Amino acid sequence: MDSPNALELSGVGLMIGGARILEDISFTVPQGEMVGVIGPNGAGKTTLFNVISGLLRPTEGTVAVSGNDVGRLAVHRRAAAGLGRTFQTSSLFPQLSVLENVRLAAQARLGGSLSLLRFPHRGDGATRIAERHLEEAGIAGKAGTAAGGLSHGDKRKVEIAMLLAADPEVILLDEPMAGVGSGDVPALSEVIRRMHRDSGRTVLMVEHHMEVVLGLVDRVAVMHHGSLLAIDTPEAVMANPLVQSAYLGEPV
Ligand SMILES: Nc1ncnc2c1ncn2[C@@H]1O[C@H](COP(=O)(O)OP(=O)(O)OP(=O)(O)O)[C@@H](O)[C@H]1O
Repeated sequence: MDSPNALELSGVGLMIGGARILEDISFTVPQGEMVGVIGPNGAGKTTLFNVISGLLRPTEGTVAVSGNDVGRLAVHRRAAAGLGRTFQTSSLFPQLSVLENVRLAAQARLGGSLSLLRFPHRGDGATRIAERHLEEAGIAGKAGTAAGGLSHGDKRKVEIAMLLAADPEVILLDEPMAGVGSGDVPALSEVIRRMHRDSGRTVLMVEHHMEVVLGLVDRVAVMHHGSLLAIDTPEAVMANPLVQSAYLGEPV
């Protein structure tokens, strides 16, 4: 039998206070694919991410990870089911070092006590996992730096290392370039490309920076007025007249 898709949305809809926010969204993402989610302001991209990651429950339809319906699970249960996400704003502990932040994610995965934080030199499994993923995210050189003092670009690298340490099947990146200086965008794009290629994980990424999306992803999902307008290769999506008219007046 074929293995199930890493992510499968079927007829997903969301009503909030009588307003329709998402309408009949269906798409599948095979294991290992990277999909970019784009769309004009207010199209529903963030809401869609919130529904997939469990911050919001869909009022219609199903969300499945590796064939298991997670649509009614709370956020922490979805993490256990293999979903990991970053947020537009940083979720790091600013006073802790880069290594300690990533170590916490590794400890959560291993199910160990957070009190290990008081003994950072024990060479424990969590530290080894954290060091490996800091290397993969290109931020190992700043392992001892307090996370609060990092640039936006470096914070995003730490968050990617934390995601890898948590070992999710499906990674949701919510506007990874938000707030990142233009000079840091190419290096962060490269970290995301490498993370996807080397880990073989499935990645869904909302991103306004069109060049980044088109240069990184296998397919692009275009949202418009809460619906899925198209999902196709970057070339096909950019040539799609429906997409062009949705973006009319918006810089593409
Ligand atoms: N809790 C809510 N209650 C009412 N309306 C909401 C709520 N959350 C989102 N919306 C509306 O749903 C629509 C989609 O919002 P969403 O933030 O998902 O869009 P987006 O594509 O992420 O936009 P942007 O690119 O500006 O971040 C918007 O019209 C927004 O005002």
